Amino acid sequence: AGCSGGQDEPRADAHGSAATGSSQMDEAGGAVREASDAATLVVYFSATGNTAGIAQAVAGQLGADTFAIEASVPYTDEDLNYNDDSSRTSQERADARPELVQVTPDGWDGYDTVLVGYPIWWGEAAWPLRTFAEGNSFDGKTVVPFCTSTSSGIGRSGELLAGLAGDGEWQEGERFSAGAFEEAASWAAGLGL
Ligand SMILES: Cc1cc2nc3c(=O)[nH]c(=O)nc-3n(C[C@H](O)[C@H](O)[C@H](O)COP(=O)(O)O)c2cc1C
Repeated sequence: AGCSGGQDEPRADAHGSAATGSSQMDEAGGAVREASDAATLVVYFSATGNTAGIAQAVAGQLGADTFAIEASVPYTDEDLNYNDDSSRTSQERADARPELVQVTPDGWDGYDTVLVGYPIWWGEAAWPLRTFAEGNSFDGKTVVPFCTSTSSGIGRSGELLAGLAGDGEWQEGERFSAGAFEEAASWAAGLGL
């Protein structure tokens, strides 16, 4: 919660008389968070839009910022053909770390809670998440995975990412069907963030 998003409820202010809890602007006009603010970021990768939709529902519920992980070479429909052993996703399956447009979200150090969303590919987090997990420090952050899939559960996908990350307090995650926006929002509301 904080000044990063849409929740404008008044709240107790521990800093004394004049402050309102709203954000200030720095010289460049960017928002400056108060040190006490607990900022939340929803990071997601989505090849065909399902995870993006769920991520927006989650972020809207939490008043959180969002960051889209993007592969430098976007995945085409052909790339995503899991019935073709020679497709890109098939060939990358074992151990690829696809290059990302931007590995570290803007303002990363300022977020103490990060929700990480991805599609399930063969029971695991989509490959760009490997690059993301290995390429960032999660030290001091609470990390909550979520995913979309046709039918598979989240399985060990979050634990595998936690292993690649090497740090951070990774929580148990949740799996959603495409379009399950209300379910995702109520899950987010129940996280106690
Ligand atoms: C390469 C590939 C592998 C997939 N493997 C699984 C799977 O193992 N289990 C499953 O339920 N869905 C699987 N799916 C379906 C996706 O998880 C599902 O469509 C997801 O919602 C896509 O999210 P997106 O639109 O954000 O990319 C797979 C899709 C692709 C492209």
